Amino acid sequence: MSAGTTPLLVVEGLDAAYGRARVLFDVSLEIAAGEVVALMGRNGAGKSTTLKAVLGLVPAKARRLTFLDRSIAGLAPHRIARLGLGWVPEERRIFTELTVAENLEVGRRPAPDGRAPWTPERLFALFPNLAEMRGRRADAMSGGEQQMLAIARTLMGNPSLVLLDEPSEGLAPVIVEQMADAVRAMKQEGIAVLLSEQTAAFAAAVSDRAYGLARGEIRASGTLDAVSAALAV
Ligand SMILES: Nc1ncnc2c1ncn2[C@@H]1O[C@H](COP(=O)(O)OP(=O)(O)OP(=O)(O)O)[C@@H](O)[C@H]1O
Repeated sequence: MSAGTTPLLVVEGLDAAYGRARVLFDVSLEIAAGEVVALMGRNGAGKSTTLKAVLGLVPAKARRLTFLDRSIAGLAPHRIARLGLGWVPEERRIFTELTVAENLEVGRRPAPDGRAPWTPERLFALFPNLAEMRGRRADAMSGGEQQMLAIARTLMGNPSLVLLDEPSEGLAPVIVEQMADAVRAMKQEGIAVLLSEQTAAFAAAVSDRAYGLARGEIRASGTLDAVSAALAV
């Protein structure tokens, strides 16, 4: 993080477990306003668990867990979301029997900090392919289109930080390119993004810097190149 920037999210000494299996060990990271940061790691490294632990969705303990200088440890997930922390899970969780426009309405929340709230029209300008299918049911969309919709719906909640779990996974190259455009557009709008990724190509195309996770521990941080090199060892 560059000097003088206020951290949005501070995670210090985060441990998490599923039952008796410990999965995260002393994970620390920080995200500043407007930054795009990649959380790199192989399958099973603990990326999804890190995001879920921040959101209070898995049992976890941290020395410090703050969002906008406020402790979010132990807060209910919906209250964390209302503070402006958005999440796009790996499995997307859109309502398949609702249309694009209806899915966006379901995600609508007031902007917490007086910013101009997202509207479907603003989002359709950002995601032109969604504009063309606003009346289509989500179950008639491709995986990539559903992923775009999941992001757009999260933005309707007016987050200042979005946790994006493996946004490029399983998408065709042309859709991955659109996904990269979407992340860059979020950054341009001043939204910070923490994205988990297994592959360096997508992360390198959109991220300012990275953390490298292996077996539940942060092994490296810094540039994408440095983190990719450290993880390959
Ligand atoms: N619900 C669960 N119950 C038990 N163990 C789990 C559960 N979810 C994940 N794990 C285990 O926790 C470890 C970290 O998983 P996690 O999903 O966080 O990894 P990841 O880096 O996000 O990888 P992936 O690319 O598979 O999502 C793995 O060993 C996984 O098997």
